[in-house]
Amino acid sequence: MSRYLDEEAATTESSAIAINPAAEVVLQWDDLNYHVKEQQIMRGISGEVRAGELIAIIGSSGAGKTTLLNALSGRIVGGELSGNILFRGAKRNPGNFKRSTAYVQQDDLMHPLLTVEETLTYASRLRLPSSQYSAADKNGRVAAVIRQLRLEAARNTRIGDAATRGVSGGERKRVSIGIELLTDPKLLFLDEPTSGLDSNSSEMVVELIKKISVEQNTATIMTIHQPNARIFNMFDKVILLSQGQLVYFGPASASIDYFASIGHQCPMHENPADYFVDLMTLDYRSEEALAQSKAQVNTLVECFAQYTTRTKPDLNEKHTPAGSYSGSGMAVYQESRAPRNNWFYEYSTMARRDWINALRNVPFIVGQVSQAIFMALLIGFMFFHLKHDALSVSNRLGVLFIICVNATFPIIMPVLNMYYRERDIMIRERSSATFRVSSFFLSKLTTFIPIALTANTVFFTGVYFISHLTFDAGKFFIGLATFFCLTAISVSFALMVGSGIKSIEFGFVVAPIILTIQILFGGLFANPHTITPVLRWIRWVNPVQYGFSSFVQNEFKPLVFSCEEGVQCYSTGMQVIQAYGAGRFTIWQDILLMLMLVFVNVVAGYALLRWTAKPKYIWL
Ligand SMILES: Nc1ncnc2c1ncn2[C@@H]1O[C@H](COP(=O)(O)OP(=O)(O)OP(=O)(O)O)[C@@H](O)[C@H]1O
Repeated sequence: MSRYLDEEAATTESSAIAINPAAEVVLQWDDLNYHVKEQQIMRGISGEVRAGELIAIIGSSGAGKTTLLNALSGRIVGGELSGNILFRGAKRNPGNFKRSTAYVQQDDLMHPLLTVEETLTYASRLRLPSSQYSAADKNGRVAAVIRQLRLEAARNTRIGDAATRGVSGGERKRVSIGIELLTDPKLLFLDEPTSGLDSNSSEMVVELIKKISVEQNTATIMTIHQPNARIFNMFDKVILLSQGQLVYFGPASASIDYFASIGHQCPMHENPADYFVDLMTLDYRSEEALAQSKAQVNTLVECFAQYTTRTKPDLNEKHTPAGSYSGSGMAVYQESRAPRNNWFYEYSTMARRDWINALRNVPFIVGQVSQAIFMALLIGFMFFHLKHDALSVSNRLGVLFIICVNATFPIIMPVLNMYYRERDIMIRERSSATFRVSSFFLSKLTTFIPIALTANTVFFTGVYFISHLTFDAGKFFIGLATFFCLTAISVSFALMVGSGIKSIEFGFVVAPIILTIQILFGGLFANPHTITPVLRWIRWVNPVQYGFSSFVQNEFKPLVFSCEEGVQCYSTGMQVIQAYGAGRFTIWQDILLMLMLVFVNVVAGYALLRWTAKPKYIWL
C-alpha cells in the first residue's frame, strides 16, 4: 500500500529517519470531515500512523490540530464527524480503544498534594488490573516510568499548583505522560505537550516521547504549535494543517523537498516549521493580504491533494493487528478486554488517596477547625449561660437555629469547592476508563463526612456547654446525633450539586439559593403549618426544618419558664414546641427522615455524576 510521501522519502538520501514500511499500521483515517453548525472545521483529512512512529500535527492557532487529534482519539463532542477510522485494521470499539490507547491532555490535571511517586503509584494501582499485575509488578512499572521519564530527582516532590509550589512545568508534563505510559499503550495521543514550556524543557519532553515511541513500539500522535528546528527533526512524520485542511502529510525530512518542489524553498537557516506555518497562516493585516494568503493556502491544499490522489491509502486493505478481528477491514476491533480491578480494591485505593489529599490540604483542615472553634466561641458567648426565664425562650430558639445554619453553609461551600477540583481530575482519569464512578463517589463521601463531623463536633460541643443548653448526657448525645445528620446531609448535598451541575460558577450560585430557602423555611421565621400550601411541600425536603424540630423538642420538652406577672409568655417548653410547629414528628422520626435525605442525596448525586461524567463523544 502506498502511503503518501513514504516511498520517496524512504529512498531519498536526505531522509534522516528510517521509516519501517513493515511496521504495523496502528491507526488509519480517511476523508475526515467535521462541521459544527454551518462551520466546516476539518475537511477531507486522511492519513495513518504505524507502530514506533512519532507524528506531529502542526499548524497555526485555529488550524484544527486539536480537532483532528480529538477525532482520531475518539474525543470529539458535538458537531458532525464523517469519514473512516480504523484501529489496527478494524473499526474501533470505544471500550477497547480507550483501554489500548492513551491521551495526554494539554492541562495537567493531577492531585497537587501528592508527590510524583505517589501520583504514579496510585495511577498504577487504579489502572493496572491486579489479576495481571501483582503489587510488586505495579511498583516495578512505576519505577520504570520514573527512570524512563528522568523523574528520579523529583520523585518525592509534590505536584503542586498555582497556590503551592511543586514540580517544574517540564516535570509536571512528564508526570502526565508517565501516568499514560503505565498501561503500555499501543497508541499515544498528546495535545500540545510542549505548551507553556521553555525551549530546553520542550526538547527534553519531545526527545523522551520519541524515545518511548521507538523503545515501546508505540504509535504516537501529538499536536504542536510551532516546534523549533531540533524538535521538528525528531518527528518521523508531520501533518501540516491550515484552515482544517491538509497541506502536507509525510516524513518531516521530506517536507523541505516537497515544499521546494511546489515553489516554496525554505531558506537555508530558517526553521522549517516556522517557514511552513508562515506559509499556511492567514494574514489579517489588510483585506488584500487576507485574500492573498487565502489564495496561497488554497494552492497549497490543492497541490497536496493532487500529489496524493496517486498515493491515497486504501482503508479496506487488511493489516495484521495483534488483537483478533473478524472478517473485512470494517469489522469491529475486539482485542481481549482488559480486566478491571474489583470494586473494593478500587474504592480502598481511592479512599486512601483522598485521605492523604484531605489531610495535606492545610487550608481546608485549618479552615474547618478554626471556623468551628471561632463560631463555637462567638455563638456560645453570644448566648452565654441561658437562664430559664421568658427571655431565654427566644435565645434558646436562636442558638438552636444557628447550630442548624452552621451545619449548612460552612460545610457545603468548602466541600463543594474541593469536590469540583477533584471531579475534573476524575473526569480526566475516567476518560481512560480507569475506575468506576461509584467507587469515586463513595470514596469522596467517606472522606468528607468524617472530616466535617470531627470539626463540627468541636463546634457543637463548644456552643452546647458555653451557652448552657440543658446539661444532660442523653440530651447532649441526641443533639449531637441530630447535628451529625445535618452534617451528613450537607456533605451529600454538596456532592449532589457538584455532580449534577458541571459549571463551578453555576454550582456556586445554585447551592446558596437552595440553602437560603432551607433556612427561610427552617421553622424559626415562619410556623411550617401556616405557610401557604403552594410552598408547604418544601418542609418535606428541608433538612434544616427536621434538624430544628429535633433540637427544639430535645431541648424544650421538660422545660418550664418563669414568667413575670402580667407579661404574656411561654410558661412551658411544650407550648414553645407547639407554637413553632416542631412536634409534627418525634425526634427519632426527624432523625430517620434526615437519614433518608442523606440517602436520597447520595443516590441522586451518584446518578447525576454517572450522567454528567459520561463522555458524550462521537465515534467513527
Ligand atoms: N465545537 C466547536 N464549536 C465551534 N467551533 C469549534 C469547535 N471545535 C473547534 N472549533 C473551531 O475550529 C477551529 C479549530 O479549532 P482547534 O481547537 O482544533 O484549533 P487548534 O489548531 O488546535 O488551535 P490552537 O493551537 O489555538 O489550540 C477553531 O477556529 C475553533 O474555534
